[in-house]
Amino acid sequence: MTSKTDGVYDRTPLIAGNWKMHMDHFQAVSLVQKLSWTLTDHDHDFDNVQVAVFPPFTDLRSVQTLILADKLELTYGAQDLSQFDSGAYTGDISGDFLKKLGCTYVLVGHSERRNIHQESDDVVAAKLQAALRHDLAPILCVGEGLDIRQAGEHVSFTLQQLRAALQGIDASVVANLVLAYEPVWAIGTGEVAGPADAQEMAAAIRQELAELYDIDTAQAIRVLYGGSVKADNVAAIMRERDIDGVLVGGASLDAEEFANIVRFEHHLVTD
Ligand SMILES: O=C[C@H](O)COP(=O)(O)O
Repeated sequence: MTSKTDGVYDRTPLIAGNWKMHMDHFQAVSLVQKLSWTLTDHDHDFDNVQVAVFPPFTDLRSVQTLILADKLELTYGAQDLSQFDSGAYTGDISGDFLKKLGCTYVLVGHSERRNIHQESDDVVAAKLQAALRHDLAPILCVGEGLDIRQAGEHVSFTLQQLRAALQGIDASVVANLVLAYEPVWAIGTGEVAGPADAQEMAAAIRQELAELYDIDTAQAIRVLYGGSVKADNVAAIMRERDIDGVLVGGASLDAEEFANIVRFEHHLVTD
């Protein structure tokens, strides 16, 4: 969500927790309840910093029911979707089904999908189109591996992934997109790209969006960083001007830790 006042863009931060293949639907309910209680105890303002969780598909109905019943301000999304809307695609999940489960967001092109499931740039592009077709806000993940980083080709590689995914995406819908820069070498490893590295890539992404679309579109789109984010490093990352949030893996499975990441502004004041 972005507003513009007197030429200044105000992008609402988004803190997203990707649970990956952790938490069954019983554990999901307990984690969402605990997260919500913790944030409520701290008077968290969800309009100021948005919070989204990404449980496994099998948890989504339970999470939806809890959020609706208790009128929680958390949002949620899925970790993947099919590029197809329906048909003989065993094991796949349609964006239509996710929309009916109340998902706001869907991750597209996460490196674990690209690397473990061999999702090509063309498949990622088709999934992005499917998400937009079903009125889901895609969080498009891009980022380089260690060999590419060491060769100094991380910016060109990541921008190429971005261009490939955005082929055929019209300016009228692209503002619904969220981008996540996740250097693969920093995922689940404890290695965090430095805030300056995250900023370098976020600025390059915004510049590329300005060239593909226009300045207003580029400034409206939120860019997240992901890779070993924790409560003790989030504030430094969030200080960077082109970073609008974080996509958190492991640390989102602990309600206290994730709530502390959500409350990064508190660390900004007290650091
Ligand atoms: O989707 C989240 C990212 O893959 C980061 O995971 P991580 O925080 O466990 O490094």
